[in-house]
Amino acid sequence: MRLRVDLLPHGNYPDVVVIVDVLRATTTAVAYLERGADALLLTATPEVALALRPEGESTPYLLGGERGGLPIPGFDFGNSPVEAAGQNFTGKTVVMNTTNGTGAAHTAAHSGKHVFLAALTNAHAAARRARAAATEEIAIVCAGTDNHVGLEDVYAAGVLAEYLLAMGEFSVDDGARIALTVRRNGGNPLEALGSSGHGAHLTRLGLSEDVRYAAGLSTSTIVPTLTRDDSTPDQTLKFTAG
Ligand SMILES: O=C(O)[C@H](CS(=O)(=O)O)OP(=O)(O)O
Ligand SMILES: [Mg+2]
Repeated sequence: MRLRVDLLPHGNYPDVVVIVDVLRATTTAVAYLERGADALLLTATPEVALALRPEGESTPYLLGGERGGLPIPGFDFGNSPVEAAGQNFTGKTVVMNTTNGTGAAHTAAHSGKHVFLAALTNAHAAARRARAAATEEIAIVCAGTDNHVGLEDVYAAGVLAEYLLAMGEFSVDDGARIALTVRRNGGNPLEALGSSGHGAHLTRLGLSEDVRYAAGLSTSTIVPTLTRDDSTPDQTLKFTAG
């Protein structure tokens, strides 16, 4: 079994793909499902999200997402796991569009057989699901920030790699070796996230509680899982709780 870590999304994934965007899309996705959402629809663009809810029409959709870290006009929520964790989404489908994480999921879905969303908050459960589904390769894919490597994602990839290596034999690539080194030398999760460029950016925006929330290690057993069915709207990916 191969274990690969892509420090940025590259595509060409033959088997299992685990998308990591700790700050904040995948952490927030886990929180929506944890708080009862039926499903998440990750859209290709904000416009696709807005079109799912034409003005004056009643739909089961709530919209969450950001640009520049701040809520998108016309959306109900930003991209905040703390905001998500304070709501009840029972009976709702949350439509998400974010700068990095939702695009990474679309890249993964082009080829991956099984696609999961992982954060620090669900790391152990995500590693277990990935191991159970994989037949040849697990690719942990860091979303990064605006096509630049993000320390927070590489650290979380190292946490996932540690869990996986404790579950069995893998041949690992240099991306996995880098992630493991970052994990082993990066301090505790809050120190690692707090020292990342994006963690500092969110703190400057007054969103340090999101950084603290995202540093919670394996606090959830929910694993957002790509669910391919005919009812999924065009240019969206449906994730349900696994
Ligand atoms: O909301 C976030 O944390 C980022 C957006 S930005 O880098 O602050 O513009 O989005 P994500 O897709 O969750 O990385
Ligand atoms: Mg991010």
